[in-house]
Amino acid sequence: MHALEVKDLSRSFRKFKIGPLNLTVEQGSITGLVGANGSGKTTFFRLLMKVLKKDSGQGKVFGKDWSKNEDEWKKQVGYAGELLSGYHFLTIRKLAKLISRWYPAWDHEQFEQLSRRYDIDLDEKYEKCSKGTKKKIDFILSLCHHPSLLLLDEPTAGVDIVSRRKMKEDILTFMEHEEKSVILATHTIDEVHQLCDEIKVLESGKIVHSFNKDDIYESWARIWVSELSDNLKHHPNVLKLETSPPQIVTNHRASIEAVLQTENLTVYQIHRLSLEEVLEYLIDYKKNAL
Ligand SMILES: Nc1ncnc2c1ncn2[C@@H]1O[C@H](COP(=O)(O)OP(=O)(O)OP(=O)(O)O)[C@@H](O)[C@H]1O
Repeated sequence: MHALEVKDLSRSFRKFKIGPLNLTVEQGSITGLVGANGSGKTTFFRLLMKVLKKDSGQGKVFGKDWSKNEDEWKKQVGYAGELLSGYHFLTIRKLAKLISRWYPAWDHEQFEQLSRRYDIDLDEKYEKCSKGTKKKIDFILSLCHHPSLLLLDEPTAGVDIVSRRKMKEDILTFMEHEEKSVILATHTIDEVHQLCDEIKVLESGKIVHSFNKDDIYESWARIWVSELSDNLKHHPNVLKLETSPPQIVTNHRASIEAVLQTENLTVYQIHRLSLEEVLEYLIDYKKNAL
């Protein structure tokens, strides 16, 4: 059973369309959602949580039909986003009390413990807290009903270095139970590097790339060659060509090496691309495309 299955999820606004999105999230995995500002990451979470209405699409959360059983599957999901926008005048303590009524599994002890760990003043009103503190509170509140799927929308944006480290630790602790899953929208490369198993790249509301992080190191490379043959120039796995000196960027090293061998072309150098280079390349794909 998947943690999440989404089929043809879409929503159009006047100037932006998200979807149709199709994706599955395996239990026991962390999926990183990356993409330029405005590519649709937050909108995706809002559609999933039904903060926004979809135009079309279906899905399942832990096998349960997403359009039905809402009360049931929402108990299995923790969303660190903006669900409580109408209640920001409350203190953190009252906010937690309110949320705890919705979740039978609410863990008050964990809430107290995490609040101490992140140095949260429970008697402060949410709306009075700093940007980073709000992020920490959202994170804590998303965890305390013991969800199985955690949706984290840039959880560390504006968060101090120490709390950022603690959040990463807490995400990994959350993942210690095999059936848990996370979708993490982030602009931070070391979070993708340290936390994510799968990566999905969003561009203009569409998932344009989807891959396993470890595959990147095997498949992506910059190769310096003696000549740019026609076969190389038109190969679907050659994503970029440079002429001086002749070199290519590929997302499938093995198939390019086969072409090079068949055509008897000399390889001068091969460099694996780092995760950062690959993501930068994918996120900026249109601009880089020849
Ligand atoms: N309710 C809405 N009405 C009109 N447009 C909307 C609405 N909600 C989202 N959008 C549009 O959807 C697009 C994607 O925004 P979204 O916040 O999902 O991007 P993002 O990838 O999360 O960006 P960032 O990385 O900056 O957080 C934007 O162009 C935004 O204007």
